[in-house]
Amino acid sequence: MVAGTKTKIPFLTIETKDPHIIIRTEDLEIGYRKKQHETLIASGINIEVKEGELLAVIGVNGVGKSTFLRTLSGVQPQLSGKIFINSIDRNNIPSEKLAELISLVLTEQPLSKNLSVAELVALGRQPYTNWIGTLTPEDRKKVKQALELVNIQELQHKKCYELSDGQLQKTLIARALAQDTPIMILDEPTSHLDMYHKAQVLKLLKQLSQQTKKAIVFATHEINLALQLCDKLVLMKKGQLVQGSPQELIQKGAFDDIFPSDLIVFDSATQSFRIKS
Ligand SMILES: Nc1ncnc2c1ncn2[C@@H]1O[C@H](COP(=O)(O)OP(=O)(O)OP(=O)(O)O)[C@@H](O)[C@H]1O
Repeated sequence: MVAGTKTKIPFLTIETKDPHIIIRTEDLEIGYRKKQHETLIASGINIEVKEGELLAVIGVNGVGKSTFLRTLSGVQPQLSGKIFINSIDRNNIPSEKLAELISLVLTEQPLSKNLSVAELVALGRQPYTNWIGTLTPEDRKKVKQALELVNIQELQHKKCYELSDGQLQKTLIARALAQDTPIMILDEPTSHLDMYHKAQVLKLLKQLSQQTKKAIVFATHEINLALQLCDKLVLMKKGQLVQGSPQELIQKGAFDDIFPSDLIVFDSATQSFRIKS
């Protein structure tokens, strides 16, 4: 069910959606199509994300989190259904315009580690620069702001091959920030990080969603952290997708059957997963 009001005029129904909803899906079906063969990963996906919301997509390995994020961001087509960005059907948004609306941070993206941190972050300005990538004063300001927001100014002259995984992750987030889009989508931004740096990166995403009013959607296996930090979660289970606030999902018992219960159980008292004794 989508929030909004319906005004009935004879022969015409005008639906006024909440203007703060920035991403909305309608009966979305995701998966892969190869020649005549279709592999359905999930269907009946109806979600909405508002400005300033931090939303985590969680679920077991192989359930379809990356497929979902790639479909939302336009990297791969949906099988059917609709995706609306700012109430516009995403399929009607030209790719150069989409780059001004959605920035994407993927796990294994090819990147030249020979670039300095500042140069990599400046690549985020590509949708706005000319074909040789000349930066205007405005572009330079956005790059500086992105470095400051992520607090990596002191790394800006380092080469990317000199960075730790956590520093590289922050640099990629800064590049997405320099892109200056209302939506940021990240696939497993905390993979390879230790517990402290996982918490640090997710806390950074939380701060950014609040400070910049961006809608931030990310896939993660850090369910305990996501429960503490996110406004909303999308829980993907085989053939089923549930969206809600952490409290709503806990009350529904949505976490009770994510994993086989022989090893790990969800403890609603501490609102976290623990090893079964
Ligand atoms: N290019 C592809 N063509 C066909 N099937 C694919 C393709 N890429 C992924 N899949 C399949 O889609 C399903 C979902 O994969 P996906 O990578 O979206 O899961 P995930 O939830 O992100 O997994 P993980 O947590 O392990 O990263 C898997 O069964 C996978 O084998």
